[in-house]
Amino acid sequence: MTDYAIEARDVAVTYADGTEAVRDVDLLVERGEFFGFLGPNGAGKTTMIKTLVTLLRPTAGSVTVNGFDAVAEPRSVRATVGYMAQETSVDPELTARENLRFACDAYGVPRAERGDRIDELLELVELTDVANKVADDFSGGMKKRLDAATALVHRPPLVFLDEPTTGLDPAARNRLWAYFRRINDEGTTVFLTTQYLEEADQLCDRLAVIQNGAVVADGTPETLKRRVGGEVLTVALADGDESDRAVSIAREEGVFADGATIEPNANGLTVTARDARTRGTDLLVALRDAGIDVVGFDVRAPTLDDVFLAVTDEGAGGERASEIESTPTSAVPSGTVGDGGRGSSEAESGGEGETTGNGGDR
Ligand SMILES: Nc1ncnc2c1ncn2[C@@H]1O[C@H](COP(=O)(O)OP(=O)(O)OP(=O)(O)O)[C@@H](O)[C@H]1O
Repeated sequence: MTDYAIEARDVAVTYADGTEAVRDVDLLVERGEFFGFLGPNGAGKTTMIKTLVTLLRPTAGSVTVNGFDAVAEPRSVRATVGYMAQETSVDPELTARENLRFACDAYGVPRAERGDRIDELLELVELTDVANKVADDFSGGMKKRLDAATALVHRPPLVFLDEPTTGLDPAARNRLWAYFRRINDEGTTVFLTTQYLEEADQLCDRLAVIQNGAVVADGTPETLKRRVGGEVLTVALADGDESDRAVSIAREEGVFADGATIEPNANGLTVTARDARTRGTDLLVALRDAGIDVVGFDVRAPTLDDVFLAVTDEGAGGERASEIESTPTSAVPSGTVGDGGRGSSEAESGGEGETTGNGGDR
């Protein structure tokens, strides 16, 4: 048996209107890994997830999930994955327990196992006390926890989480992180997309960054941060309008070693350089000599935000990676992945996500 939970090679997905959402994507995710898939809005993350869970058919390339070919054996893929979509699959008129019972039906969990399985999941996501309350009364965080539990009823070895914590407050987010960590510790492979780079940093063993449908970087969070090339010096000026002049001075004085990137920011400038820490004071002196007032400076190790800015267009004056807002891209409920799941999948209904080539949607 292959060691990979996900093996995607040269995958392209082109929608019927000609939009090339994903191209030449190679993804190898090992069993047991916590894998992060990052990218700006519209980069192709949801398209890729939908392809991996067989809701969309690739236009080109091959996709193997849990050892099953996604095009030839979609039912086997669906039976062995859980999918927490961006949109909630919780039925507000049902209680938490009833929602889980419904999901057990959809995923064909044997009747004899359902009671224990549901109790165990309610406990995992700390909803035991409200098990018999209707979900309509739940907070956003509680609904997300119920969504997460719903995706796990059939104990899939691989779970897809599409921006699972968007819109939650930090406490609710932390709680979900704890569940995701726990299921991963227990052996479940996790494929996560997120707009929160800190989330990816905290949780993921390995990451890929996608931009305009193509993977532009991948590796462990640490490797990617090292790739940024040094430390990050931020200088705040009394007058933000002096930023461009300060940048010219930093570049022309040759303060930093070759390979440094020196860019203006809203209040001053940002330098990423191997010698940002040791040569930072030289820059401050040069700025003072030029009559530019410095009101603050800070040197820090790179974060995934810096990686994201370095490898995507977001660095060229776009919105900051950690502030990217997500735009829901479809109305596919989470429960559609299991065979006989609630509602029909896009793939089966030939709905919103029509693709070209390979016969389009099933
Ligand atoms: N059904 C569709 N038909 C045509 N184009 C689509 C369809 N769904 C998505 N797209 C386009 O495909 C590209 C990738 O979209 P996708 O939703 O996969 O990106 P994403 O990275 O998940 O974005 P977000 O973070 O906003 O969810 C975008 O240009 C999008 O407009």
